[in-house]
Amino acid sequence: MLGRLNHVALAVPALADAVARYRDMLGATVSAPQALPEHGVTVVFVELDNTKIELLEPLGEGSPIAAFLAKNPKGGMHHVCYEVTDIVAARDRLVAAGARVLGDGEPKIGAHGRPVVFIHPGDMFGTLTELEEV
Ligand SMILES: CC[C@@H](C(=O)O)C(=O)SCCNC(=O)CCNC(=O)[C@H](O)C(C)(C)COP(=O)(O)OP(=O)(O)OC[C@H]1O[C@@H](n2cnc3c(N)ncnc32)[C@H](O)[C@@H]1OP(=O)(O)O
Ligand SMILES: [Co+2]
Repeated sequence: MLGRLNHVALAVPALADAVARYRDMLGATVSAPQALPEHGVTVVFVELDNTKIELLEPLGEGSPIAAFLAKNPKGGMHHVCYEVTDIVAARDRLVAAGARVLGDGEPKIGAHGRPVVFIHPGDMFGTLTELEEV
């Protein structure tokens, strides 16, 4: 059921500062910022050979990462994202096992234009876990 690690997401208080650090200090290739109001974040992707780092900044009122940053004002590791070939089947297996799928439980289009769901960290041993259908 699980494929590649699609990305590891880091919530940051100021995206521009984080982009400068990764691009200028580490020479990384960083995508242009994408404002995603439906997700309440602005994101960039740091391209690595074997996966991506997603840098997240809150966007708008009620951003789902606002509380996280309030608790972790310097930022921190926010979630991991695994690739799956059938997101509905994966979701249904997790729900059948009692895991909470966040939001209304239906896949939403994520930053890569593909369907994603999030599993509550409390049901994934403390790590907020995103699945992306590829
Ligand atoms: C860019 C688009 C997309 C992509 O394509 O990649 C994205 O990645 S969008 C990323 C932003 N969107 C989301 O994170 C959506 C899912 N997240 C949520 O719904 C919420 O963040 C949450 C997980 C329900 C937490 O919301 P919060 O307001 O913090 O609620 P609580 O305070 O009640 O937290 C409950 C519980 O969970 C702990 N927590 C919160 N965030 C995390 C986290 N990132 N990792 C681990 N644990 C987390 C929080 O500390 C609480 O713990 P307890 O106090 O022990 O209950
Ligand atoms: Co993500």
